[in-house]
Amino acid sequence: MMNGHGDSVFAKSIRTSKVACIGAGYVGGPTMATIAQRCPHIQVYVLDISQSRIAAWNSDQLPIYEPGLDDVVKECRGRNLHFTTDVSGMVKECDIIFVSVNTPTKTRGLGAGRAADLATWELAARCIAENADGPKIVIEKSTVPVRTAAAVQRVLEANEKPDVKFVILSNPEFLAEGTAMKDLEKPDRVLLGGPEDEDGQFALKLLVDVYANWVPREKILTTNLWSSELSKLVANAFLAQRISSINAISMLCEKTGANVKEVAHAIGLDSRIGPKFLNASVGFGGSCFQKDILNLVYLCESFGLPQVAAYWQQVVDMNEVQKHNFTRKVIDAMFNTVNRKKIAIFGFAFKKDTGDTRETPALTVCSLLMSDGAILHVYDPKVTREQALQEFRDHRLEFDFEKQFFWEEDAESAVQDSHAILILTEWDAFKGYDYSLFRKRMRKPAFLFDGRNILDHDKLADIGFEVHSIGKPPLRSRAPINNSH
Ligand SMILES: NC(=O)C1=CN([C@@H]2O[C@H](COP(=O)(O)OP(=O)(O)OC[C@H]3O[C@@H](n4cnc5c(N)ncnc54)[C@H](O)[C@@H]3O)[C@@H](O)[C@H]2O)C=CC1
Ligand SMILES: O=C(O)[C@H]1O[C@H](OP(=O)(O)OP(=O)(O)OC[C@H]2O[C@@H](n3ccc(=O)[nH]c3=O)[C@H](O)[C@@H]2O)[C@H](O)[C@@H](O)[C@@H]1O
Repeated sequence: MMNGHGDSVFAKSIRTSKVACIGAGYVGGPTMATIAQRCPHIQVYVLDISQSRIAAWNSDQLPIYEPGLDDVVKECRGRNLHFTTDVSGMVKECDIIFVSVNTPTKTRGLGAGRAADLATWELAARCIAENADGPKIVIEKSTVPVRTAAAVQRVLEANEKPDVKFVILSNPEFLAEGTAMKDLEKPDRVLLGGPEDEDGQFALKLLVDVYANWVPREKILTTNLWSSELSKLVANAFLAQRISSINAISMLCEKTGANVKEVAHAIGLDSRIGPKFLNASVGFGGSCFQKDILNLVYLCESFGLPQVAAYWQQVVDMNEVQKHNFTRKVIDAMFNTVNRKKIAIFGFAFKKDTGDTRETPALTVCSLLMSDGAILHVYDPKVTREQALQEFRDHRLEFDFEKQFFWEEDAESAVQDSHAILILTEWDAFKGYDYSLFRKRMRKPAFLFDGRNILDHDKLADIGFEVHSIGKPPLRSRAPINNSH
C-alpha cells in the first residue's frame, strides 16, 4: 500500500494490508466496496452491530439500493471484501479503521434538535480503545462537528495503554445517494485532514496512497483536521442553501408570473453561479442536509456567533416553508379541502434512484394532507409501506394509517378514482406514463401537482389536467369540453 514506510515507531508498526470500517450503512457499504474493487491488494472488512444489516450485505438482497452497487459487491465479496458483526475481533486485526457510523441530530438533552448526537461515535471509539493492542489510524468518515477529532483522541487515549498510539484523520464523504458509485469512482475531490506532526503526516500519506489507486493525485486534498471536518458541514450547507434560495424565488415567481425554470436557467448561465443544484422543488430531504446545517447552527451559537447561526438557520426554515406552501397549494386548489378525497402520491423516497426515505419531504406533505382528512394511495418503485410507516413512527406522527394511507404496487392503481396526482419524487419512470389514460380514470376536475417540475405541464393541460407546479402560475385544463370525461 505504501511505497515507503516512515521512520517512527508508529510508522514502522502499522500493518497496511487490512482495512476495517465500523458502520455498514449508505456510506460505509459503497465506500468500502469501492476501495476493495480499486485496491485488490487490500483486505477490506465492513463491520456493523446490526446482525440483519450484515446478513443482508452477505445476501443477494443488499440492504440499500444504489445503482451499480450490486455488481461491485458481487465482484469483491469473499475475495477482498468482507461483511461481519465481529467488530471487536476485526478492530484488533486491522490497524487502519474508518468509522462511518450514523451521527443524527440529538433528540434530547443539551442541544436537542440541533447538535449532532455523537453517542454512536463515542461507542465506536471506545470499542477501538478497548480492543487495540497496537497502533491504529482512526479515520472519521462520518460527518462530525468541527473539533470532534480532539474529543475522539481523549476517548481513545483514556484507556492508558502506553504502547498504543492513535492517529486520527478526517476523511469526510461527499457522495450523493442514487449516484454514490459514480461519485466514488470519479470524485470531484477527496478531502483528507490530519495532525501536523510526523506520525500524522505519515498516516495522511498512507491514506493518500490508498485513494491514489484510482483518484488522480491533484484531486486528493490534504488539510489540517479542523478544516477538513468543517469543510464537510460547509459543503452541505452551501448545497442546501442553493435549493432554499431557488425555492424562495419560486414563491415569488408564483406571485409574479415569472417561471422559476427560466429564472434558474438564466442565472445558471453566469459561470460564477453555475447551472447545477438549481431545481426548485417541494423541498430538500435526505438524512444529512438538515442535520448538518442544524449542527453548523449549533456550533456557531456555541462559539458565540448568533448572527452566523441565524443566517444558516434560515436555510432549514425556508425548506419547511416550502413543504408547507406546496401542501397549502394542493388544499387551496382542491376547493379548500381534501377531506375523504383519494389522492395519488407518486414517490416517497427523498430523491430518485434511492430507496432512502430519511427526512423525505413526502413525510411532511403526506402528514399535512392526512391531517386535512385525505386518503393517500402511494406508489414508489423502491420504498415499502412498512418503511414509510417507520418514518412516521420515527417522527412521532400518528394517523389512522389503515384508513388513510394505502400502498400501491403501481402508479395506475394509485390513480384509479383519485382527485389528484402529486409528484413528490423525481423518478424518471414518472415521466413516461400515459397521463391521458390516468386522467380518464380520475375524478374531475383532475388535478396534477408536480412537486419536482419534471412533467410537460402544457401537454398535461392540453390533456385536461389542472396543473400546479413549483414556481409557475397554475394551468387550467385546455381540453375541449366534450373531451373532459
Ligand atoms: N447517507 C449519505 O448519503 C451520506 C452520509 N454521510 C455521513 O456518513 C455517516 C453515516 O451515514 P449513513 O451511512 O447514511 O448511516 P447509516 O445509518 O446508513 O449507517 C450507519 C451504520 O452504523 C452502524 N453502527 C452504529 N453504531 C455502531 C457501532 N458502535 N459499531 C458498529 N456499527 C455501528 C449502524 O448499525 C448502521 O448500520 C453519517 O455521519 C452521515 O452524516 C456522509 C455523506 C453521505
Ligand atoms: O452528506 C451527505 O449526506 C450528502 O448530502 C447530499 O447528497 P444527498 O442528500 O444524497 O442527495 P442530493 O442530490 O444532494 O439531494 C438532496 C435533496 O435535495 C433535493 N434537491 C437537489 C437538487 C436540486 O436542485 N433541488 C432539490 O430539491 C433532492 O431532491 C433531495 O431531496 C450531497 O449532495 C452530498 O454531497 C453529501 O455527501
